[in-house]
Amino acid sequence: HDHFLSGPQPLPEDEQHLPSTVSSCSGGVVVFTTDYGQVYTYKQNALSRQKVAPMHVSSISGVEDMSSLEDLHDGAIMYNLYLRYQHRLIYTYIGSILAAVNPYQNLPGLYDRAAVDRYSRHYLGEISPHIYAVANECYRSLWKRLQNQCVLISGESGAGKTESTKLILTFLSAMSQRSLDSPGASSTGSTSRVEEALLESSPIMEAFGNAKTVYNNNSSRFGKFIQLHFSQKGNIQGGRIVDCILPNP
Ligand SMILES: Nc1ncnc2c1ncn2[C@@H]1O[C@H](COP(=O)(O)OP(=O)(O)OP(=O)(O)O)[C@@H](O)[C@H]1O
Repeated sequence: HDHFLSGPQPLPEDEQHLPSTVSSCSGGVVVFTTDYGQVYTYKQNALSRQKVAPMHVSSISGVEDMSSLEDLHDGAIMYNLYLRYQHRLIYTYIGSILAAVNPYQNLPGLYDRAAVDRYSRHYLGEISPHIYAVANECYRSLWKRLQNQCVLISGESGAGKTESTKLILTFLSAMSQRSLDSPGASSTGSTSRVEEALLESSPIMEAFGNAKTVYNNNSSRFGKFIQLHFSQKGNIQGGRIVDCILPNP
């Protein structure tokens, strides 16, 4: 029987409910082993719902969208990300927000041309969570909402913000190129240079803006606001990169 364990309520900041199973129950003592390997022993008569609560079925197998979790607390969110990560599923939605877990390795096929095509043909949430789905939603919303769109990427150092930014730019560049290749569109060749310039700006920016730190071998030492301008047809016409959030010396 799966359970979440907890200490006294409210939980101290560094404690959270943990997914566990009862490994033994005799002599008035219950032993719980968490899925992460820790062992907790409780006197049976001292157990309360505050300490141990049944785990909802939605938390046991993992969900693609964590807004559908019945147990909504840090422990349930962490466990869901953990379950998916074990199957190399690094992306998970929380409604329309995407949570990404850094895999620290290349995952074959995850970002290839076929993936760009697949995500360009589906709305966010229709197929498995992916950074391309966020980029696609952003691109489509330019026409759906007729408003500027913005993607905010946040996370601790080494979480994968820079890589995620590059993936979004890759997707948008592919969409831009496609809008020029579509029948009736006349490609001038100059816009494809804009896309190339955009993608090739990353290594240049990294050459003088990144440094090795204890957290990340390729850590950005300043934040970037990247603005892209799209034509009505859907191709990128230009853009700019503004450095911001300079850390204190
Ligand atoms: N989606 C991914 N797939 C494979 N490896 C990744 C992915 N995202 C990040 N990484 C790896 O993790 C490293 C750190 O990621 P990244 O530089 O994007 O972090 P960051 O959040 O921008 O960190 P900082 O705030 O320090 O700049 C990358 O150099 C890369 O090796």
